[in-house]
Order: sequence, then structure tokens, then C-alpha cells
Amino acid sequence: MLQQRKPITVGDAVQRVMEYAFQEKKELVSLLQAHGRFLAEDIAADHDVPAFDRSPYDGYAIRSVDSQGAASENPVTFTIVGEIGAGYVFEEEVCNREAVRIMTGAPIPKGCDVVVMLELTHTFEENNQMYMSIKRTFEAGTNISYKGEDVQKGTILIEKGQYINPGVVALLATFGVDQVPVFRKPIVGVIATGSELLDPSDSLQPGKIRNSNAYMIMAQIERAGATVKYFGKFSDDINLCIDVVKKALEEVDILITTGGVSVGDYDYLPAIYEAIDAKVLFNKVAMRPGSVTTVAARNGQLLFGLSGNPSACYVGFELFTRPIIRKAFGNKQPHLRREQAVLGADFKKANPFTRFVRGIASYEDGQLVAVPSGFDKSSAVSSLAGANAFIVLPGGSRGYEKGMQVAVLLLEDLQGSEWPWDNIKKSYK
Ligand SMILES: Nc1nc2c(c(=O)[nH]1)N[C@H]1C(S)=C(S)[C@@H](COP(=O)(O)OP(=O)(O)OC[C@H]3O[C@@H](n4cnc5c(N)ncnc54)[C@H](O)[C@@H]3O)O[C@H]1N2
Ligand code: MOO
Ligand SMILES: [Mg+2]
Repeated sequence: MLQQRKPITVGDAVQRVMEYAFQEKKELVSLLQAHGRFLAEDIAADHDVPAFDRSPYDGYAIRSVDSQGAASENPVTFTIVGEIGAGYVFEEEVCNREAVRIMTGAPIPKGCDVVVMLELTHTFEENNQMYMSIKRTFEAGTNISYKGEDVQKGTILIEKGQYINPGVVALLATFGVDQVPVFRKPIVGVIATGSELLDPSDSLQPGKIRNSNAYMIMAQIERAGATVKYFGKFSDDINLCIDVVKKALEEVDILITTGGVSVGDYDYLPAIYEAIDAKVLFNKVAMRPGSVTTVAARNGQLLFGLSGNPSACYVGFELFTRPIIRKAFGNKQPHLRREQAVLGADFKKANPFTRFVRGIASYEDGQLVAVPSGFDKSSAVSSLAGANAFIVLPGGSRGYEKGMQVAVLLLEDLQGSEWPWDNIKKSYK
């Protein structure tokens, strides 16, 4: 007699998985390789930025005191005593009614406390000497970019766990971090099971389908930030699959299989977990699609048994595997970012399990609106391409109508959320 599986809530299932989060590991990568990684240490400023007072404009550096009395009917003339471009230092002290031609980014010469923009000056030559005149006064400090005005020495600039975006790369370069401490990417193995599977390059044959899940999961692993190790597709042969799973576990941090987790005659994953002494954390989740998602643990390693149905497989990865990967990066918000949205279309099919409808969330007049992205069966592959969100429809006996408030989980978002599973309630008009 078939043993009934007991469904648990999605939140409980995710929690069971997160208890197996593994130890973060650090490595150094060159700055050129750092984009898209996660910082493994806080980075503090070891100098001010700017590191010296500098000019924000092209013009003339002068002493404010010398501009006193300047007016349109009373221009004040300065002797130009030198010129300084960015990257150079003007060594002499600037004295009474002297000006130094200065370029944007150059250090302010000693004695000067004002930069006059070139457009406000008149330059002329007399007896082989260059002069400059101005027709207004300037207060001390006009047009000076002060040392430390951007960043002060000692400030924590970027915290451990921060995603390294182009702006973070700029800071790392500014502070000379050319070997960047980042969290090591977990290696995630992928195995596809199913005697019906063909490679994408194969021609279709009767009863067969192309293996889309493995390629989809590999792209999801990369989107989550981890490294992929693909072991291939295998027919439903239990002994072969046991060998492959065992071998794969020696080479990866996490192992994902797709297919074979339900109750069919050739659904061998439950037997495989038993054969290799893996402890099943759950094998039924109160969700659609992906109710058969099974997760097992063995020697601290997690095995994700994702469904063979493409939409179920996709959802299972994002809800259960993604946060484990993000956690390995010291990320404090490893789960999909949750937002509130207005349902943009009726979804009348009631279901006792919480639905994760693949959807498109977009702003309309400042309001986030979510609509399904297409065909909604667990077996659907077409609706995945357009999806940027899951529309979360809690289980119940009634359907949902356009205009209701719903939670959405955003798929392409880097910010994530700490724990999106509390207070997901039914919303009735
Ligand atoms: N009697 C029951 N039957 C089923 C149940 C159930 O509770 N009782 N659950 C259904 C649900 S829900 C799902 S989801 C599927 C899960 O199936 P499996 O995870 O066991 O996966 P398979 O049987 O191997 O395949 C299911 C489906 O997906 C296609 N598939 C498999 N691998 C791939 C791949 N790599 N790329 C693309 N498509 C793939 C496969 O051909 C099947 O059509 O079980 C229900 N049945
Ligand atoms: O696990 Mo199935 O995806 O609920 O449809
Ligand atoms: Mg099956």
C-alpha cells in the first residue's frame, strides 16, 4: 500500500532547508573578477577621499582676500604665476594678487582658497606676462572640493555580504583593493533523470522530449551566483542513478536532481535517498506547482529532488535552493524579495495549496500590478520565459479576482528578503 505523504507548509519546508545552511568560505579574486560576487569582509577607508583639497573646475586658483573690491566697473587683475593640471602639484606658495591656472582635479596650491571658473575671468598678455582679471569678489572656500568631503578615513564603506555591483567595484579600486575577499561560490551539481529525455541537439522522437530542466536549472544556479557542475541526463535505471548520485556528491556542495520524485513506477528518487542513507527533510509541500519537491540531507550536504515538471522544477529551485546559495554568500536577505501588488487579472481556480503563479509584475501609475505570464500548469514551460515574479495565492476554497491585494516574490531582484513567509494571508475583496 502506497504510503501517504504529509504536506507541510512552504515556510516550514524552507526553514528545514535553511537549518542545513553550510559554512561560508572565503577566497581572494582579482578586482577584474569581482563584479557579481559577494564581499567576504568589511572594507574600511584607509584614507580620505578626496585625499587632498582639489579643484572641481577648470579656472584659476587665487586667494579670496585678493578678490576684495572687484566689481564690473573695477576689475581686479592677477599675475598668472603658473599652471597646474590634474596629477601634478604646484609647489610654491601663492602670494598677493597672484593666480595659478588650474584644471579640474588638480590640488589647490598653497595659499589659495578659491577657484574662479574660467568663464568668469578675462585672460590677457602684456610684455610677455600673462594676466587674468575678475569682476566680482569670492568668499573663501568657493569651488574647493575639500579633503575627506566624499569619504572620511576610517569609515566602513562596504559591509561583508554586500553584492559587488559596479559602484562597489569603483570603491574597491579607489581604496586599492585589487585582490578582493569574496565568498566562495558553492558548486551545485545537476542531474536530470528520465528515460524520455533527449539532448537539446537531438531530433524529436515518438514519446520523447528534450531535457529543458537541466539547462533551466543551470541558468538559475548562475543567476543565484553559484557554480554549476553538470553530470548529464540518465534514464530511469535505479542502480545507474544511485552510482551517479553517489559520485556527484563527492564533487559538489549541493546536488540537484530533476524528475522521479513522485509516486510513479519509475520515480526512483525516494529509493535512491534510502539507498544512500540520506535523511528526507520533506517530500510533500503544500504548494502548487512543486508539491512533490523533496529535500534530503546526507553528511551535511543537501540533495534537492526537484520535480520533473518544468514549472514545478523552476519554482522549487527559487524557493528552496536559491536561499541556501545566497546564505553561502553571507547574505542576510537570501530569500526572494517580497512585495505587495494588485492582482491584474482574475485567477478563479481555487486550490487547497498555496499557488506560486508565474507572473509579470510591473508598475502601472506607481502601483505594482501582477498578472500571470501564461499557461499555468505545473508542466508548463512557455510561461517561464516572461516571468519576473511569482504571484503568491494562498490556498483556500475560493479563487482570486482582479483588484485584490496579493504578495509577489520578485525573481530578478538582487535585494532579496530576510524571511518572506510570515503573514501571507488570503485576500478577499
Ligand atoms: N499519482 C500521482 N501522480 C502524480 C502526482 C501525485 O501526487 N500522485 N504528482 C504530480 C505532480 S504534482 C507532479 S509535479 C509530477 C512530478 O513528477 P516527478 O517529479 O516524479 O517527475 P517525472 O515523473 O520524472 O516527470 C514529470 C513530467 O516532467 C517531464 N520532465 C521530466 N524531466 C524533465 C526534464 N529534464 N525536462 C523537461 N521535462 C521533464 C516528464 O516528461 C513528465 O512529463 O508528478 C505528478 N504525478
Ligand atoms: O508538484 Mo506538482 O508541481 O504540484 O504540480
Ligand atoms: Mg514521476
